[in-house]
Amino acid sequence: MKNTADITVLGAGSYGTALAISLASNGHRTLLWGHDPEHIENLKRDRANEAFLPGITLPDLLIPEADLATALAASNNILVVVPSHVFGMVLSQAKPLLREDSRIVWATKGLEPETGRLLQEVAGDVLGDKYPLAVLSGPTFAKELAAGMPTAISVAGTHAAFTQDLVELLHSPKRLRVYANDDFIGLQLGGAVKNVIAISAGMSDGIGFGANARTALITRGLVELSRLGEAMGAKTSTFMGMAGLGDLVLTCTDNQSRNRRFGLALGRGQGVEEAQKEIGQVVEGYRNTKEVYALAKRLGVEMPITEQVYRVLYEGGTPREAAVTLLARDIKSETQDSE
Ligand SMILES: NC(=O)C1=CN([C@@H]2O[C@H](COP(=O)(O)OP(=O)(O)OC[C@H]3O[C@@H](n4cnc5c(N)ncnc54)[C@H](OP(=O)(O)O)[C@@H]3O)[C@@H](O)[C@H]2O)C=CC1
Ligand SMILES: O=C(CO)COP(=O)(O)O
Repeated sequence: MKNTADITVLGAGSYGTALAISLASNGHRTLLWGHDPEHIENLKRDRANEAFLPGITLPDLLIPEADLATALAASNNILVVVPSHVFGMVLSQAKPLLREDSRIVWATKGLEPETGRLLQEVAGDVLGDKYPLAVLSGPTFAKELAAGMPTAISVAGTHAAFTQDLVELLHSPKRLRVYANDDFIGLQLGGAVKNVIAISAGMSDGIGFGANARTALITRGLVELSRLGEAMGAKTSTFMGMAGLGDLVLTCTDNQSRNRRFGLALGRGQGVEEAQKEIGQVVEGYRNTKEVYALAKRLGVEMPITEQVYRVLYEGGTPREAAVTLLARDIKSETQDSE
């Protein structure tokens, strides 16, 4: 049938398109909705998303769609892949058009700007509690995923049956390994906090520090994430998986990460605005830093790296001052939880 699909993806940027390519390559009819009709026309014409993933052909089962009502009527499985600052808005737009049997999953990594709420709270607030919810999180650069290179990811949600269906839709024995997880909060937190730590690793490399400093930031970043997770009710073991250590290592070490590149630019002396402009795609960590920092303060969780990234982004501190402050902190035991 022309207007039915196994899954609909909302958000036709780099990651929404990459996930849609992966799903369609698995043999699933996949609608890809984007808010800009001209961009969707280009996708249809070129059978590629040249603006975000140049040179990668869209599989036949991927159908670009500019009309939100058509996209949401086509499937009960809705995968949201828009930046966190428009997540609530897109859900509000979708709400009156959703099918009764809709199930909502997102791959957005971040917290709600201004409130610092987890996206599960935003979704619950906008949609109520009648739809199953889930999240995808883990080390997955869009370009590699779209090119069919091997990737692994985790999924967790409110309903085990939905989580399992998502594993089956996404899993590909050739290129994508999908792990079910039962820590909905942990997967969301991992995706938000790694953005901040990737900026710190970028700043360190941008200054000219080496592998030792970068590795220390990843390791202590993991400690910060675990502390915040504990305070929020997540499982510490989650952070040893794809959505914690996995995504931290990926985005702190590889220049495909926009958060890391943003940090690199700052470390080399560029200004915040100029660095963001140059990247030209969403840098989730810019807003996330503010929200993670506020959340940590509210919960009384010690997150010194996050605090220093915050000082650079919002209080005029320099990356060098941030590094000096971190290094000069009081001597403590590695396993000590707070000072
Ligand atoms: N890229 C990656 O490798 C990965 C990204 N993610 C996460 O996925 C999310 C999306 O990121 P990504 O795709 O990379 O970002 P991009 O910057 O590549 O694309 C964002 C897309 O969202 C669209 N958009 C912006 N505002 C709206 C809106 N109001 N309604 C509908 N669409 C809108 C943009 O359209 P326009 O261009 O017209 O503004 C653009 O198509 C982020 O939370 C990111 O952290 C997670 C894992 C990997
Ligand atoms: O989340 C990502 C990979 O897992 C993408 O990271 P960036 O948003 O830093 O590019």
